[in-house]
Amino acid sequence: MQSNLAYQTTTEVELDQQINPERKRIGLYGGTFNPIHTSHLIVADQVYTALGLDEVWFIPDEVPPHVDSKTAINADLRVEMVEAAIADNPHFRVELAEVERGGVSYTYDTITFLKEKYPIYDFYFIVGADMVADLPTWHRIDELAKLVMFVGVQRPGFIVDSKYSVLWVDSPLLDISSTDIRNRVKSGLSIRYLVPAAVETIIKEHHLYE
Ligand SMILES: Nc1ncnc2c1ncn2[C@@H]1O[C@H](COP(=O)(O)OP(=O)(O)OP(=O)(O)O)[C@@H](O)[C@H]1O
Ligand SMILES: O=C(O)c1ccc[n+]([C@@H]2O[C@H](COP(=O)([O-])O)[C@@H](O)[C@H]2O)c1
Repeated sequence: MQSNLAYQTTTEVELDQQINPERKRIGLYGGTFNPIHTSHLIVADQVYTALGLDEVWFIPDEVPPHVDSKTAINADLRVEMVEAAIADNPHFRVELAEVERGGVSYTYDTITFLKEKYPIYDFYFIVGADMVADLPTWHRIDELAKLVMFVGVQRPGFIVDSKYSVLWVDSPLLDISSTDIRNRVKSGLSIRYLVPAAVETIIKEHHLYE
């Protein structure tokens, strides 16, 4: 799909309307992270900074809802790579709700769980433009859209338009994907700088994606 990025950036006015200064504001970044890559980290940091969030929590899924061609490796290894990737950032952490719950990782289930566990937090669910396009197919999407604010980030090749309310944050357009990284490893090509060095080490040590 050719990109046609008529994206909006978040304005201070829009943000002022969202913020309740009494509550901690948490970005939730769900993904398969198979493996986590540099774009994930840049997106998380751009959203963290643009929205002035308190923290960003990375949520590796157990079973991605739309499995299709994804060949997700064991969740333990994906979690290990996420932990290694974010170790140097005190504002980032891993949330294991989906891995611990098991089964298909529907975002609706995760958000209802987290809202119950942390009633005084406001959650912002970060999604790339491919996932924004996919939102109408999500499990209980109309209810989910009332529970959480979606934060959209542009992604090369995806038109960003949604009937759901999405707060768009500007982030550098980087055509990096886990699929491409898996393919590169398989073809013996370099993935240096596409993933953090610690993630590359784990991939090599465990002979992942070969
Ligand atoms: N380069 C990117 N720019 C913006 N958002 C991205 C980028 N890569 C991934 N995302 C977003 O990160 C979230 C988690 O993505 P995921 O773990 O599936 O990575 P992926 O690179 O899309 O993987 P795959 O290639 O296996 O589909 C999704 O919301 C996705 O849209
Ligand atoms: O809940 C759903 O129906 C749903 C459908 C597709 C994707 N998601 C979530 O969106 C996030 C990104 O998905 P993915 O497949 O790109 O890794 C991840 O947290 C998924 O659980 C959720």
